[in-house]
Amino acid sequence: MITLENIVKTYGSGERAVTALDGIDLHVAAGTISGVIGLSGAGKSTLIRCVNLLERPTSGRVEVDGVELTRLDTAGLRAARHQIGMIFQHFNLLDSRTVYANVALPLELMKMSKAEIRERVLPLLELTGLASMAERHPAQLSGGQKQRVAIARALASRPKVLLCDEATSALDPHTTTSILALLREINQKLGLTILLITHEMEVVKTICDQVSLIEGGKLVETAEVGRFFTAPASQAARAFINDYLELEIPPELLERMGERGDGRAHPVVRLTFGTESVDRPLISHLSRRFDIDISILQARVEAIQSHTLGLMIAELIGDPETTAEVIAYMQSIDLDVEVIGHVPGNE
Ligand SMILES: Nc1ncnc2c1ncn2[C@@H]1O[C@H](COP(=O)(O)OP(=O)(O)OP(=O)(O)O)[C@@H](O)[C@H]1O
Repeated sequence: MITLENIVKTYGSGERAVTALDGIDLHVAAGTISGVIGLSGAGKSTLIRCVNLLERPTSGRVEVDGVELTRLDTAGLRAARHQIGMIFQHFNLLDSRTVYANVALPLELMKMSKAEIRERVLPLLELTGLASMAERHPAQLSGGQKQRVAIARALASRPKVLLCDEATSALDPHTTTSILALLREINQKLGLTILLITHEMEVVKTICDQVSLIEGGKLVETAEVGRFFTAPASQAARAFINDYLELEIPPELLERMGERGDGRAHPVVRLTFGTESVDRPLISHLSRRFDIDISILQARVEAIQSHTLGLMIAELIGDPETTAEVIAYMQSIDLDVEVIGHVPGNE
């Protein structure tokens, strides 16, 4: 439904030129929800604004629903944009208009009759839970309600694609959850394709089918969300996920890790394991097989759509040869294992 091919976007020229996007290729399948995640300045806003040509790429090809937008003239682009709705972090509503009139605005611009507009707007207010608020003004609404108005307005022209530019970043966690649920509902009910950008892994985890990580204007990795979390292919994705899922190292352990080992120090490892390993009694298996003790210091299980991700910080209590063997074995069975320090042994 959305295809970006070798998109380059450079702001400014000469010595001041900034390359915000550097050869982006991305495909979003019809009816799916796709997220682009990255740190501040990575190029997310530029990327999403290139999809409807709010920002014109310096080079490359943008195709939405079979139409190559980058080849259209102004009139063609205006028409094609009816297929692409967009919502923003700060809602961008008109304060002087009521909720109803905000949602009606794009239809007025399309020169629809009042009756036709009414026929479109009322079901949208119903769908977005705003039916009782039609005559209110934006100033009388909460952030979540304002974003609902923006969603209803974006849907008014019956687009096939919805672009969401940090749509939940200004909202509290509870309201974020309800807006994400609404986006999922319209994705399913209307078959709408959604592309969103966010710096929040929680958003990706909750709603996306596919995720792409962007760094320094380049797409580092694109994957189905469960795979992204459980088997990231790139070092950058791994670091991003570790930051998000970071297990706190107990202060008492940090203190002990700071002490000098005596050659018999025990390794402390961070383990990450996917669905298959979560379901196995791994720790008791390792303990029996290698005759060592494993002290679990922190653990948590995350459900990510149909996948399960286990995280654990553990101390391997045994002699150096055996613990090295255990670590090698863990790696061989596809556990993600990282030695994060050593604590002095007691023997
Ligand atoms: N209009 C502009 N003129 C010049 N440089 C720009 C412009 N807009 C963005 N940039 C630069 O392009 C790069 C990417 O910016 P962009 O806003 O797309 O990143 P982002 O990932 O959305 O960041 P954030 O999450 O902070 O909004 C940055 O280095 C930024 O400074």
